[in-house]
Amino acid sequence: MNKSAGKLISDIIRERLQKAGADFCANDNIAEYLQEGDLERLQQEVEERVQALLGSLVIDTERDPNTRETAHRIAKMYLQEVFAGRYAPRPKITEFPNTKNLDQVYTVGPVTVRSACSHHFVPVIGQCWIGVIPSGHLIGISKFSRLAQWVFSRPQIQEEATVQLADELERLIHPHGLAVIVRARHECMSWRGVKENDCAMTTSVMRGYFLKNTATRMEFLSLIRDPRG
Ligand SMILES: Nc1nc2c(ncn2[C@@H]2O[C@H](COP(=O)(O)OP(=O)(O)OP(=O)(O)O)[C@@H](O)[C@H]2O)c(=O)[nH]1
Repeated sequence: MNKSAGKLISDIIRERLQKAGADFCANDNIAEYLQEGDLERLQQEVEERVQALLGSLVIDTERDPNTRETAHRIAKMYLQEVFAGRYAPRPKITEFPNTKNLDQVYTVGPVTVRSACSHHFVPVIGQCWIGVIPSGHLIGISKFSRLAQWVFSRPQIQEEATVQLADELERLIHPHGLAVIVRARHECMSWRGVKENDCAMTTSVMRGYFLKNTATRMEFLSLIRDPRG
């Protein structure tokens, strides 16, 4: 096992988090507690653990060419792709001042969201719509998508992912109104378990004017309605 001074890198990072009193649940971002070179060492450690998992599943990774590199691929996929939102810092978001005092509703979507449920680690794939009534700050529209990708590429439950995205947006742009709707299919419900193929979950967070004012909320809902029906 890949160890430094007799310690696993995951133990070293966990100690830093515990010392700081920081949460490290599946959908928390821990980038602040990583130092240079940690991610490479963590990926190596995860690879070794996945290799042991394959061994416990009684898969002959030496003779089976299809699984020979699987532990490496899974470790890389978790740390650099599907769970990168736990380990990477928040994407850089450029803000612009709202010089013309825009105060009407605008919407962005559908933004594709990809995640994995924290219960089974199988995919959750769906779409997200965001509504904003700006105050003093604006951000470029691609940044809604970048922020959503960052929040969703962690083991998640959809309800918490929706709130996390709303919290990040609120911190960034302090809007007068914020609406986030996510509609996603959970493969833990289709690939396995109850095997419901056509069932989706919809979560919604309404804040500010969208929460207080029914007409504003209805305007958002009508704007995001797919014109194709
Ligand atoms: N609330 C919520 N539940 C989720 C989400 N993703 C997956 N789940 C559900 O979490 C539940 C976990 O239930 P458990 O009873 O612990 O697991 P299980 O025995 O595998 O359950 P089954 O899926 O019913 O076979 C399942 O009902 C999943 O469908 C999510 O984003 N939000």
